[in-house]
Amino acid sequence: MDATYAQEGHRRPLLAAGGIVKRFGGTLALDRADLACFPREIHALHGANGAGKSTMVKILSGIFAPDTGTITLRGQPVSFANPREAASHGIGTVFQELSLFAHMTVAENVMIGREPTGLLGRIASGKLRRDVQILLERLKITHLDPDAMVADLSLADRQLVEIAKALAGDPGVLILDEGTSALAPREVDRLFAILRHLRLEGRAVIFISHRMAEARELVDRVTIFRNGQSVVTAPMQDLDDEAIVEHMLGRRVEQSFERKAGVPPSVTPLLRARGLTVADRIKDLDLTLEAGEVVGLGGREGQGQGDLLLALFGAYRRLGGRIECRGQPIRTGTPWRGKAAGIALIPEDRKVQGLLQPMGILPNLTLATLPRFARHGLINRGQEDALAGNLQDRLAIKAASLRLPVRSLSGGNQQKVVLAKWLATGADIFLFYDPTRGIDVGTKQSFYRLIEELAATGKAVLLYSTETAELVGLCHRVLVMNDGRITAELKGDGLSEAAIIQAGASAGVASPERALH
Ligand SMILES: Nc1ncnc2c1ncn2[C@@H]1O[C@H](COP(=O)(O)OP(=O)(O)OP(=O)(O)O)[C@@H](O)[C@H]1O
Repeated sequence: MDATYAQEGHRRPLLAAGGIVKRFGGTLALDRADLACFPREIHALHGANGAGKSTMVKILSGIFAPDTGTITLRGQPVSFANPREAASHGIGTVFQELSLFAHMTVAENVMIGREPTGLLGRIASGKLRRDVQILLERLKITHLDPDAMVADLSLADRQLVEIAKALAGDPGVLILDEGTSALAPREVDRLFAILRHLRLEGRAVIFISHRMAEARELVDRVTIFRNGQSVVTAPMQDLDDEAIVEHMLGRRVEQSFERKAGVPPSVTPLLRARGLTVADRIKDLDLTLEAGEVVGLGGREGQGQGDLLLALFGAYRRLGGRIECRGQPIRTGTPWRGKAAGIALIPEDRKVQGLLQPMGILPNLTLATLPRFARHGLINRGQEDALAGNLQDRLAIKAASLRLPVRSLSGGNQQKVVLAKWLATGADIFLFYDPTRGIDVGTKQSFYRLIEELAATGKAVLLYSTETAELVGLCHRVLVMNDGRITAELKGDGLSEAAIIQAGASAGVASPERALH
């Protein structure tokens, strides 16, 4: 590795942005914001959804030019006309929106723009593959096949490919904008080991994550943005979580979960699945959801949790077993059947599956409920506006106007639109795939209360989360999945973060639900 970073002193920032202003139409995304990271430092950037973090990242990475303000690299003013220029100055970025080419291989994506060439300038594909293999081994991402197509990878694996791609450029500054949002604890640990190693080498890391606890153990200093301004920069140990949240939101937030009593089994549960089988992904699985119950899905990432949610929603044509809603068998086949049966799904890849990007925020919020306002082909705009306004308030969606395109929202606010859209459908059964990924702590609390409200009004929730604390806090019981099967059921005193992680690490008995019903 390059020794120049290790020789840098501590006094001069490696990369600094000063007085950055960036406006998008009527939105002031950054308002004289500052951010500086030093060599040998992991620097967290915190802020609520829409605070301006990604805008700063995009300015530091050459995607946007600031309206005013300066960027310096090792004390020298720089400006980047495009991401390639930023990369050539040693700035590697993992963006919040993944930017991989789905129909190219892992190796091709990792080395894009820096492919080794051989005779006549042709890409030396053997060397490219070997280089990526070596890089993945160095990063201990050994389960990824360099020849695998990105389209076939889970969201977490795609995130790992993005990280490998950023590191392939041997950056002096690595910026991770929500780079761990889809990763399960084991992968996060692996990534943190890599980041610590980069720090040891004298490099700098700028780290953005809405998982506050995760950042704490890793980070040296923290900068907090609020409404486009940098309100504080301090050593991490000087700020406890409460203080960070208060700086982020400008108010205190109660972070509490109530212990949940169990929901007794009934004769006709809201949802019952028996012998559910999807190719080699879901294996003869039984599951019951009672009215008023919040059931968690735990386990390592990629053990079939996402497939189970999709299967219950009716997204798979080839599905073995039976699903009953309120005692009635449902015919699976297309997603619309699941919806017709009163099932709402918040999917894994919300960008692709959850939003119509070119359209406005308002139609994205109301699309799933449109029949409610439409009569004889005409839409009652007043009712539609009222619902959208209500959803915006409930989930604190930060937007200058609901008429703006949904893609102009910050990442977290886009997530909230997907959540809001489905909450409004009046479904009875909610299937959530990592619903609070990318959502700030303030809104997470509102979302938790919404889940509790759903349960209190007799709905059922099946929730997969990569945050085990969330599973413990929100769920009546947690089913841990291993290799397409439920291998443990945790509830009451047996439900703890440690128990979930332990059960996820070791495959156990098959389908404990079968023994229970
Ligand atoms: N391309 C764009 N066009 C219009 N407005 C934008 C654009 N990009 C960002 N904004 C606005 O700028 C503000 C800051 O957004 P930004 O994405 O930087 O927030 P963030 O702190 O990264 O939020 P999150 O935690 O949700 O990712 C938001 O109000 C957002 O709607």
